[in-house]
Amino acid sequence: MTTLSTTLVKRLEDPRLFRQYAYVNGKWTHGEGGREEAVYDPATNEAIGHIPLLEAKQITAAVDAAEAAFVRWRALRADERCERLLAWYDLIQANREDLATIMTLEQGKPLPDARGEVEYGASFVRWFAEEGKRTYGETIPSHIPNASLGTIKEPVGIAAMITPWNFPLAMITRKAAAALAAGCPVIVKPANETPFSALALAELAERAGIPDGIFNVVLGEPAEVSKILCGEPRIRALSFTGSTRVGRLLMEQSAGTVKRLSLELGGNAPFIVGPDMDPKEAAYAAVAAKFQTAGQDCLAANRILVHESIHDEFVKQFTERMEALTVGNGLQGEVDLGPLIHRQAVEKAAAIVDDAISQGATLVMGDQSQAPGENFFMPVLLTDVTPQMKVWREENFAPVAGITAYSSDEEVIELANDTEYGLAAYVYTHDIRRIWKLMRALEYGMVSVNSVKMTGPPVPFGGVKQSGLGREGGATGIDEYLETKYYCLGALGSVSGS
Ligand SMILES: NC(=O)c1ccc[n+]([C@@H]2O[C@H](COP(=O)([O-])OP(=O)(O)OC[C@H]3O[C@@H](n4cnc5c(N)ncnc54)[C@H](O)[C@@H]3O)[C@@H](O)[C@H]2O)c1
Ligand SMILES: N[C@@H](CC=O)C(=O)O
Repeated sequence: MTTLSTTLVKRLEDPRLFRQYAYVNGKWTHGEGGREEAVYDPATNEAIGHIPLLEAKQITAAVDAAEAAFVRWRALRADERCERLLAWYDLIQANREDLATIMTLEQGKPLPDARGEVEYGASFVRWFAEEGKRTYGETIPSHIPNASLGTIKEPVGIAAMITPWNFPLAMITRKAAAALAAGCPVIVKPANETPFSALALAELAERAGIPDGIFNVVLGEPAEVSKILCGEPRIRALSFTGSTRVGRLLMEQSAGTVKRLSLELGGNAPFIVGPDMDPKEAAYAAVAAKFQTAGQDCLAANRILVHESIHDEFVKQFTERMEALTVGNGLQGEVDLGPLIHRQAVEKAAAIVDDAISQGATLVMGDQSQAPGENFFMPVLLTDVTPQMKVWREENFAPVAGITAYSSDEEVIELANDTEYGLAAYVYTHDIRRIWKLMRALEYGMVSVNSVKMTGPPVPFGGVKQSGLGREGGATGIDEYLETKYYCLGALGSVSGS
């Protein structure tokens, strides 16, 4: 019988990138308890493969392997680690088409978007390969007679990473490349919906000469695996990208071992349009900021706040642009939106729309009878959205856009900040005073002015409030995996000038 996994393997130039095992200590590993889980193509609901669910002792074995390998990895010179990471980068780039195919099959995003994510994910590997050579300490003018003071940076130790399904490759490389460059071994637990991108990365890491035990991918029942990783004292850092709900849970579970935590959690981005804006220009940008990855993006423009003077024209332009969006299987032809990740996501989106309508929102667009399959959700536009509605309060993580009119800068600042989240905000205006005022008043880790694109390796990505802790990327992203060791060299005799 031809299964989807055999079809998938035939599509790949290099079938060895499609692995249905965990990867521990340089070995492809099956579950010792015989438990496994199917992985589905969200566009068709067909199983594309299976993954083993590891037993507790197998997760502990990954920690043992990482602990043993740490000694040699941290002892390498930074430029030696850089060479391995650059080799990994080259292999990711060389296998871009296969990685994109695997991603589209397990995640559903359109193939061009998947190619874009591979490129984006690879760019973090190259960035951190270089950053690893710049983990400078400092010299401190001494307040102690005849002493020299300073700091050096050391790897924090084994780093565990728990990652989501919406960006199955880039959310791993943005963490793992930083940790590896800093000298830390890594244990990745990807989302069970999208494990194959992580496993393909492991295959390429092995080919790049990253030693056994340094890059591990463990698979299992999420709550079970996370509990072991959080409770394990030898794991010194935990980096998580996912929902705020699970982030809180992991924070609690990590308290017992006082881990270094990096949390990249949910967002509920406001998209603010000033009265001076061309409604068409702003509406087209808002459509792009809302519907990428079918709205399943932590940066998705969740609450669109438009000045009352241009509201009606903005809605008209937004609707026209939305009408041009195509929905379908990401592998077949050019589509703008693929499926949602699973049926529950579709049901959640429908419930959010129903809740808004029942509280007075107007459904301008979004006929679900046109959906091309069980897991698809046609893009929805709601106007007259108010802060009481779920579409305002929750991160909808679906192609559901909600528009609200406002009348002053003060009002829009209050509206935009009326959320527990604080990841990213968009501001569209050409008025320099308004730009500065809003940029300073918005309680967000990232504010993007007149640009939908804001991310990339050189910038510090992260949120405030309940959107998380720490920053990924940029000049400081590697610090999440480094400890600062202070030294005091005393009794040196007379030391001048230090
Ligand atoms: N801030 C960012 O950079 C960023 C980036 C991407 C996604 N996200 C957020 O991720 C969320 C969507 O991803 P998701 O649905 O995969 O998130 P999720 O929190 O459900 O899952 C994330 C990871 O946690 C694991 N997990 C799930 N339940 C768990 C539990 N009870 N205990 C331990 N681990 C558990 C999952 O298997 C997965 O690996 C959204 O909230 C989105 O905003 C944030
Ligand atoms: N789009 C984000 C990921 C959020 O889901 C990114 O660029 O990192």
